[in-house]
Amino acid sequence: MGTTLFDKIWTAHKVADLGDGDCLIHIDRIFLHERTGAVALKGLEQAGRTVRDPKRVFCTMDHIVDTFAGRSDDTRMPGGGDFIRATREAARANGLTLFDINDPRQGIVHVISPEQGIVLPGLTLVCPDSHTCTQGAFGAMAWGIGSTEAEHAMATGTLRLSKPRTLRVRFTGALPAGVSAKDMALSLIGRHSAAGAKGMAVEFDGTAVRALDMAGRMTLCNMAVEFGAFTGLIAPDEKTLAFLKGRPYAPTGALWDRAVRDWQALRSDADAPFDAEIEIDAATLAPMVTWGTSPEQVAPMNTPIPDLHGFADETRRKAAEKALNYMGLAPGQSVQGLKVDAAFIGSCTNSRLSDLERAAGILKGRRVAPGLRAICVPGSTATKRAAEDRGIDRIFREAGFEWRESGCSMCFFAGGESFGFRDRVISSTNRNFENRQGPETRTHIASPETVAASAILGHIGGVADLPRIRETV
Ligand SMILES: CC(C)[C@H](C(=O)O)[C@@H](O)C(=O)O
Ligand code: SF4
Repeated sequence: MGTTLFDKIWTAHKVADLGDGDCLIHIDRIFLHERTGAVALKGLEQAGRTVRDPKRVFCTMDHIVDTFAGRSDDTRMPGGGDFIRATREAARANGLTLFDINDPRQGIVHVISPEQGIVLPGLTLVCPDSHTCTQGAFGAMAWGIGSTEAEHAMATGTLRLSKPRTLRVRFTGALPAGVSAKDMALSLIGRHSAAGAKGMAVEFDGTAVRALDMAGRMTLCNMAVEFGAFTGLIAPDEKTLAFLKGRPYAPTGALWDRAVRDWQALRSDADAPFDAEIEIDAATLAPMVTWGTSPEQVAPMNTPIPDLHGFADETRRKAAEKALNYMGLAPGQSVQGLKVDAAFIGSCTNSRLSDLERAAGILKGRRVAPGLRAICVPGSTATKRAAEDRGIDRIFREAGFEWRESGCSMCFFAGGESFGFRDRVISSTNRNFENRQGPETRTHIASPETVAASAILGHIGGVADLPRIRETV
């Protein structure tokens, strides 16, 4: 019987069987950010432990750091500077690699790790951050841990884990035009719930997944944790290799050739048994927008919010009722056409170059609706520079978007930046729970394409709703 991709990586990293189904797993790379990393580094110091192998540990400033030009250690978050300084000092004291505020390699951890070639196929990578699963897009076993586990991983180079069950999600066929990876993830979560893959390792496969660029694959794996999964992953292929080749931390020369040979085995065997399988025809998908306070409370943009009687499950019905109340919406209403106060393109889900390019393609020659606050925060400083080299910043600015420095920013409220009270926001992010983007903010999650189109319209809508631009420039 064959072996799954996940099992292959697991077995290669198994140090010991600890009984009760638990294993000790070798950890290849550890990434930290100033929010939770500062806590882990402090804990390590207080326990009098040291970092076993400092060259495997990388740190960035993304969560708390401001995203305004001329930013410094002191941020809008009260006490935020302490996290930044603590991370910097501990990184220096322990000899860790730090991508500091003004470093051209700085950015959101899950964006810069691939950019730097730190995540590689077949590796184990952890970070005290739930969206670490994003990096599984490279055929790695990458998952989010707590600060205490990060401490343990730094001190010992291992972690205790119980083996997750496996789920294969196959997207067959091809996506219709204007539908992207975010819509795939939201459709999956909408159909199978936010707990649909609870604790499982989800392998994404199928022609529509193979057709995605690496940014799209990262968007899909990013949302695995919103599907309840332990992690998500995609077998490496030519696109993965082309992306990684020549990246600063990727192997070079003969080591690269050897690595490529090893990576060729990193795929699930044809007869590999999965604990569960899901198949979705990509051709049936449409642009999705959430109407509630969980990514599972979602529907194709042009369909009405479901009738509460349609929920067979009592808990789900109550949750939907509460969410609609919070969102100021009612069953049967359409999200399409809802007036929005703000639009946000950014986050580790959708802030990479191709995300920005697709949004810019929609914004070009147009202006955001009067009074609407529109913000774009590139996922990394390198992404920002690459976008600027291509004139993408100009398109965003001319359309009326703020063009910011990179970081988590308006994805969540903890960096001290927020939208206004009860603002309705169309957002390319991954979470929409109560108060996520500010006080009682009403977040509608969608693809960058939908965010861009809605920003222009002033209400939720798609590219098809936009008036044609008369003169082409
Ligand atoms: C602050 C951090 C621990 C958190 C996470 O783990 O995901 C954040 O990144 C988020 O998206 O809510
Ligand atoms: S961009 Fe948002 S989801 Fe991603 S790591 Fe930052 S806060 Fe978390």
